[in-house]
Amino acid sequence: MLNEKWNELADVKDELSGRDWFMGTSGNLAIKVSGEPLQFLVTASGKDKRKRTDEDFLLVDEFGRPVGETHLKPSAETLLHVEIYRRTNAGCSLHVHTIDNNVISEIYGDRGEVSFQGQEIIKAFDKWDEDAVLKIPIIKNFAHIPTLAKEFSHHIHGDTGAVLIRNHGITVWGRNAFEAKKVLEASEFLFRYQLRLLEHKPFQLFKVV
Ligand SMILES: CSCCC(=O)C(=O)COP(=O)(O)O
Ligand SMILES: [Zn+2]
Repeated sequence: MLNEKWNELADVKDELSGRDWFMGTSGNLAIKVSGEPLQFLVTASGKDKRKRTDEDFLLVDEFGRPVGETHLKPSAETLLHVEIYRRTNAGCSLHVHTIDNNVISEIYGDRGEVSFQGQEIIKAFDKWDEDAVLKIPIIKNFAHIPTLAKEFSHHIHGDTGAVLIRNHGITVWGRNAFEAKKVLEASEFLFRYQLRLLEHKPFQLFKVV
């Protein structure tokens, strides 16, 4: 089981790396291994996530503490993943910094959310109605990780979701790795689309969905 989950997460890491979503050692990934007791694999802190090594992940418990002896340090943002697994049935959570998600978070940060409507790809978030609206919350980037995790936890409402951290990055989760990756890719599609649209229709910025 552990091996299987390790390889699944390593494959996701390779894919996201292929998109160049781990600039400057940024980003962290996690996959649930067991629910009771809660244990999940999380990326080791400060590594170049573009490389595939035997020390990419370590197992942590419900408090984000390493399970067993290890010289590896869990991701500095492990507590955000802890909040997701404690509150939902999510099986995988992903965090990446991209230029697009950072710029969107800054443009819409004062509103506390960015909304999308009339976009086919919001079906990736299980929104199928023609007039459905997707709202992605934007939270302040508290340097104190327990505070950031607490604020983040207020926006965890289901087994699938996405939260932007202002001028920092996005954290998404899903029932499994496939779903988490789908939500991440769809979010980044929407951010890129919105930025491209604003280049051509700057007044769009003042339209509130
Ligand atoms: C250089 S990125 C700053 C830390 C961060 O935001 C991040 O996503 C990576 O931290 P980690 O401890 O998970 O490597
Ligand atoms: Zn980060």
